[in-house]
Amino acid sequence: MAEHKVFENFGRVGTPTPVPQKNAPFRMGAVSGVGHVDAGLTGVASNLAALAGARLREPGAPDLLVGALPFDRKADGFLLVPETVYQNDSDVLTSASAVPEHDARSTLSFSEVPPRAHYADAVAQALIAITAGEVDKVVLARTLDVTGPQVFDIAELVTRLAADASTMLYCLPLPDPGATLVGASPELLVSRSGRVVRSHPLAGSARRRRDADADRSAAAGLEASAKDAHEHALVAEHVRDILAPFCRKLSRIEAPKLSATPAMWHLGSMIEGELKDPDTPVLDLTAALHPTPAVCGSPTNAADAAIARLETEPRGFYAGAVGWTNERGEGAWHVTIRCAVVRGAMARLYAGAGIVAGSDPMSEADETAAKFGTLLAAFGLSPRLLLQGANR
Ligand SMILES: C=C(O[C@@H]1C=C(C(=O)O)C=C[C@H]1O)C(=O)O
Repeated sequence: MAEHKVFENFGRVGTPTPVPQKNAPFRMGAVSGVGHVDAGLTGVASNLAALAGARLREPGAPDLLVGALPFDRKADGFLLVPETVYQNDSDVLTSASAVPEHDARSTLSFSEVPPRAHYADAVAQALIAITAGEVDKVVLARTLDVTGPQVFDIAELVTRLAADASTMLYCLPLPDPGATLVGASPELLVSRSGRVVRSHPLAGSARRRRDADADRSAAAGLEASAKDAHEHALVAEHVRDILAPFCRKLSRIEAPKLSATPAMWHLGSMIEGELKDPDTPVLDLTAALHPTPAVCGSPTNAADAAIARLETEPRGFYAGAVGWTNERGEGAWHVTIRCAVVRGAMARLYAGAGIVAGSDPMSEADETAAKFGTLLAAFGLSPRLLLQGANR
């Protein structure tokens, strides 16, 4: 398999490079390759489908485009033109087990932005807005800055993240020079294959435990929680409502099912439909769905305003969408979560949690700490690093 060829060069992405980043390696689930950001392929989500369609129909066009959309619907996303694409049968790199475990605590420094107490204050503010009836759900995020002694080895991060087959691994250069987006998303925003459209929204979370009994009871607690059921229903119903006008058949919302990554338990709903128009571009569906209440809140505009008021750090590409599309407008786009933006020896990790009536500020701070765990582990740090005392 030609896969390893790309990865031999992968480490170079982390090295600060001059503008623009040409010929940068990317990875999107089972698809990897080398590509470049084409100036003609940037724009807001609702315009990208037409741009992608036109580009993919040009003579000599690539089979697919990969790209990312930011959280902000008014900000530009981009598509990458692959020069080389490798398609793998599996999302798991064969070399995944070759990277040794290591403890990087002594060599890396990290800083929570904002610190957990400030984040808990923002959650308390969101709860006031919820009680006042201004909004039903707000997803509040925070960041964790990790600094290393030398430029981070992106290939190593990717290889560690790839060990988890339950998530969609992604790694691609951002338009911001020298910045690479890397992550492992458990959440399918939307995929289209022929007439079939699927979405697997997640909302409602509990941290995985090392002890098997404690882990099972964390999962059982999540399944039994009325607060989490409500938090989940807001997302699943939103996704179904948005997809309904596009579909001639659409599955009903049933009780959510448990879904797991090594770091987290989630409630998930598989929503599947048949499109009225079999040519609906996946990017049109992505533009219609983004942002769901899984990363923004409900109602969308009120939640957006609360986020702008209560979060201190720009989200950039975090909580956006990342994926691919082909000439037929098929493809798959995942929610850009469990990710970091890496620039040389610095990485910014992102995590958020859905706030609804009944949320507790300290538990939500813990939930974001646990969600950092996916990337922390890839950096060789304990996923429990940021948890307080007894919660570790
Ligand atoms: C916002 C994030 O995750 C989202 C929020 C969840 C929740 O609040 O329970 C669960 C899964 C994701 O939809 C994140 O990981 O940063």
